[in-house]
Amino acid sequence: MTVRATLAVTKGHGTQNDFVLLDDRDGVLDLDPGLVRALADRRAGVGGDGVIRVVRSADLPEGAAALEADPAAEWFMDYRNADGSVAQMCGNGVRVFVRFLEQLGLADLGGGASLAIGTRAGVRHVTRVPEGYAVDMGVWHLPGGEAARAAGHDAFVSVAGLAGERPALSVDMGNPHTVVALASLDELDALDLTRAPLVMPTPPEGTNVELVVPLGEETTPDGVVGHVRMRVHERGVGETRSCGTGACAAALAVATWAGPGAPRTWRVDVPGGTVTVTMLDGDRVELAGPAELVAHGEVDVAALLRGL
Ligand SMILES: N[C@@H](CCC[C@H](N)C(=O)O)C(=O)O
Repeated sequence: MTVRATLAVTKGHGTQNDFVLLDDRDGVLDLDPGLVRALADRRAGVGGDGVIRVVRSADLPEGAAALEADPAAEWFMDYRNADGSVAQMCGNGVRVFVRFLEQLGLADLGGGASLAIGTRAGVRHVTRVPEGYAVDMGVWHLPGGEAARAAGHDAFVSVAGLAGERPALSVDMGNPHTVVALASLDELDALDLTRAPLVMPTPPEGTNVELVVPLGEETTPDGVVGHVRMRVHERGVGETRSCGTGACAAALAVATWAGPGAPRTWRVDVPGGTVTVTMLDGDRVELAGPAELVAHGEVDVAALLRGL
C-alpha cells in the first residue's frame, strides 16, 4: 500500500449529507481510520459526514461477494463514517459515488443504462433520473419480525429535548436504523441531537436513529404520495442534514404503522432537502435524489495528519 505525499480529493453531497471522495481505481491507498477521521474533520481537514473511496470490487476482500452476486459490479463503494468506522451502506453516498464515477469517465449512465455498484450491504443498481439518480436499495426487513410489525415497535429511545422514552421500530436497510414517531414539528424542532439518543435494548453494532413526523398524504398526478419530515442522528457521525438509508427506514416505518393501503411513494423532507422513497415489489425499496460534486483539490497528507 502507498502512503502518498498528496491526495487528490473531491467534495460532494446528496441533500447536504457530505462526503470526501477518493479515486483509488488502482487499489493502492492505505485508507486507515486515522486518515478517514483527518479527511472528515471540519476544522483541520476537508470536512464531511463520511469518506467514500472508489475501488475495484476485485481489489477488496468484501468485493468478492459483490462480484459473485453480479459480475457487472466492477466498482465498489468503500464507505467510512467520519469517526473512521466502516459502514455497510450509504444511500446518499451511492448517488454521489456514481456522479463521481461518471465525472471520472469510469461509468456512463446515459441512455437509461443501469449501473451495478458493490457495497458491503450487497449490490445496488443505479439509474439516472431527472432529480439525480435512483437507487434500488435492495431488500429491507424488520429485525423484530412479525411481532414488531404487529406492535409497531421493538425498542425504546430517549433523546435530549424530548420528554420520556418513546417506542421505536428497528429497520434493517443493510445498515441498522431505529425510527421514532413524534407528535409534532415542534417536538422535532426541540430535539437536541448533539448527544446520541439512548436506544434500549442497546443495538450490538450501534444504530442510526431517525426522528420522524408523519405529515399525511397528498394526491398528485402520479398517485398518492406520503409525506414525512425527519431528523437523523447517524452512527459514527452525529446529527447530519440527511441520510438516504434513514429516509428509506423512516418511510418504511411510517408505512408499517399505517398498515395495508399505505402509499407506495413517500416524500421525505430532511434539513438538507428532499428525497423520494418508493416501495418496490419483493420488499425492495428505491431511493431517488440529487447528487452534487462541488470541489476538487489536493491534500497535503503530512500537514493533514499533523492537525489531528
Ligand atoms: N448517510 C448515509 C448512511 C451512512 C452510514 C451510517 N452512518 C451507518 O453507520 O450505518 C446514508 O445516506 O444512508
